[in-house]
Amino acid sequence: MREKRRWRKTDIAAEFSHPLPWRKIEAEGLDCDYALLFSKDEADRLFKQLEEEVEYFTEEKAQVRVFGKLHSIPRKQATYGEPGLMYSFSGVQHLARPWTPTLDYIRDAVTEATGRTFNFVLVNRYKDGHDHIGEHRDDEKELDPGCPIASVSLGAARDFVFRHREARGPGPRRHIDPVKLELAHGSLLLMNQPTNTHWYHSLPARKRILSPRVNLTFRRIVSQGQKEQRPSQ
Ligand SMILES: O=C(O)CCC(=O)C(=O)O
Ligand SMILES: [Fe+2]
Repeated sequence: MREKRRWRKTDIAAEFSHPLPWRKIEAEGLDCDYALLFSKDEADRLFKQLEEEVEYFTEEKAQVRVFGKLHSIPRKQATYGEPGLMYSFSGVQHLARPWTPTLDYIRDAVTEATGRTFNFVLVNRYKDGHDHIGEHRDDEKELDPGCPIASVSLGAARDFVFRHREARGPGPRRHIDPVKLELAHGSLLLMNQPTNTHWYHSLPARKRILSPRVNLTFRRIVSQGQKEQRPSQ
């Protein structure tokens, strides 16, 4: 008689992991991977659920500090993750709310596709093409430098632009072409090391876009305590 098959963890992982067709995006000091993570139907469902579940910061929290002065930001934001996690960006500290069921589901799908784990997500909601995010690097000291930032996009497709730090502003030191992508509904963009050291990124305004977009950047935060720990020998 044939031996009854026992499921092991590795079988389950193999059963559920669908290798994605990844597109590699490379330039000097830039290393990204791009794939469609969700089908149109699933992305539609997830977008709708997030619209119901995510609680965005209210006015006074939805501000950035530039040279000590507070400004309103041209989008809405929220942070979720493991209990007690704090993250400071743009000069403001944010406490993570506990994962919602949909954020949990998307985080697990990203982990399954990448083999990486994340303990925090920053949610950005762009109500239309007027909302945007200016050039910046995600290089906060709390981020685990060994873990990529995983960016999931839902809703309106938007342009995303990388610019090398030495090729920015008037009279740049070097001429390096920007790297431009369109982030589609249901897509996943992995920003691997050392991208965020050398390249700034932005989501420019696109006034003709009338519909909303929600972006989730999954991150791995190391606590200050963990960072300072020394090996025991
Ligand atoms: O909306 C996006 O695609 C980018 C968001 C972003 O760069 C960030 O949250 O740091
Ligand atoms: Fe960013």
